[in-house]
Amino acid sequence: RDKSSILLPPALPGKLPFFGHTHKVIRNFTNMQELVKHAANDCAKQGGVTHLVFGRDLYYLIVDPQDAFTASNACLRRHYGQNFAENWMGKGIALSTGDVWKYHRKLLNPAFTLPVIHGFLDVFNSQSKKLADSLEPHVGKGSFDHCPYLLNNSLETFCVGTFGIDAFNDRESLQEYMDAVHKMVIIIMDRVLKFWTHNDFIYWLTGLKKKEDDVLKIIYSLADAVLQKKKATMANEGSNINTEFDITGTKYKPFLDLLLELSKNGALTDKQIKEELNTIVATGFETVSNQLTYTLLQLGAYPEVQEKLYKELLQVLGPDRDVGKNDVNKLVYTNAVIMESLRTLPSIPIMLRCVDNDVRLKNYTMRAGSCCLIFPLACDYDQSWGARTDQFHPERWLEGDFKDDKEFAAFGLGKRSCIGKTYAIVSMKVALAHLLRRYRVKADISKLKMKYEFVMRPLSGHEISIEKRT
Ligand code: HEM
Repeated sequence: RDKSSILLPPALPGKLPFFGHTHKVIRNFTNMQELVKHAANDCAKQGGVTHLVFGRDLYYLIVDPQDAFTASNACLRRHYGQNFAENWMGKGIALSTGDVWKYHRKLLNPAFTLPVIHGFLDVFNSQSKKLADSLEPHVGKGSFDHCPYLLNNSLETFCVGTFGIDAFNDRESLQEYMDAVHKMVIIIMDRVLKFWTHNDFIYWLTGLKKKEDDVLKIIYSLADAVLQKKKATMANEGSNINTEFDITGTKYKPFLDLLLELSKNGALTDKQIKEELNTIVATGFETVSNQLTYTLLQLGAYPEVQEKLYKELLQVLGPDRDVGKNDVNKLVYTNAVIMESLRTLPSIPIMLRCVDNDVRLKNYTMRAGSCCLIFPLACDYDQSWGARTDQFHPERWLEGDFKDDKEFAAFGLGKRSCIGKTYAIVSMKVALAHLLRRYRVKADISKLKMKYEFVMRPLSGHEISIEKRT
């Protein structure tokens, strides 16, 4: 069938003959969050599905919640732009596709369940206290940028949680790994934005490929060293993995051990294990830390919400007790605050997928060979979220009758949604529990500017000030 005979949804405003929307996207490369916001709003105004043409590619933009769900489940392959991270994450679950993805996802799911994540609670508690300590010099000193503190702490938590105590003990390699991860993120984003480097030969010519290779060597050598050491220990102690470690009286099983257990019968090769470990760090650390940056900012801007949260923390945990596994579900308002932050400022504002076969939506059919952009932000601004959807109002999560997980899109929708959702929510609860009992936060959210680089990064206006709670 002639693809062009399939009816297109309305075009996003600004389409030019021949150029499509390319000029619009290029003009906004450095201000992508505005483009994301406007595109989502225009799409909502035009009935929930629109189209955009960038270069030679046709994109469907989707904010309608039902169509977003259909598209998420029907289009499982990620957009080629995300493949620039492939040298880092390899064919780990975030980037693989087809049967490889299905097999790995099924294998890894058990490592992300609530009982397993409970095993990380002591790591979360000790890391959150460390984070609170690191902010202490800013008490009463006016506003400051809390993002780098959160980013570094989150990356460290991920390294410890992923690779284990050995990596944590070797501070130098850990720091080297963390620096390499930061550099890798910059290199990938640089390549995404400089479209002329998308061509492999030009990428190599510009010297960027060499830079990437050097950084990757560091990233993989740490993963390799830890894996080989763990395998040697296993060989000495028999095939059983008995690896619960103690840091500050802490018992936990790093993802490395969980993966080795899950692939006891050789289900994963060493290379695949390293790719999955790097995937966990790459996909997790910045999404969590940026989300926490926004949550603190929102709490600072909405003091009445902060006081309610503080009361719940005191009631459930008292003034300084750690969060235990029986507390996690009792922190109901804390949970509502996190969900509301994800609804209003999701750290992943777009899901980008390839349309491999024609996909029937409610009113249109997406053509095979095109791409689609699914917006969680606009889906969650849908009026069925109740009144004042543009306001930060955690109570909406407690007032019953709100949407279920199936339509809440901040962690993605359907089969390929976020595997780390439970990790993210529990770790953020613990961080808030320690930070908010120690400090009162103040902030002005009205000047917040962010940039879109697959994750939404705070650019300016996100500073907070802190005072010690007595
Ligand atoms: C607030 C924190 C987080 C947010 C907002 C978030 C959001 C998302 C979203 C929206 C997707 C789906 C993307 C798509 O459909 O194209 C996703 C996928 C994924 N996330 Fe998260 N995430 C968070 C934390 C984490 C954490 C902590 C981990 C790891 C421990 C993680 C690991 C992953 C992985 C591996 C995928 C790919 C899953 C697959 O393709 O099967 N995420 N995340």
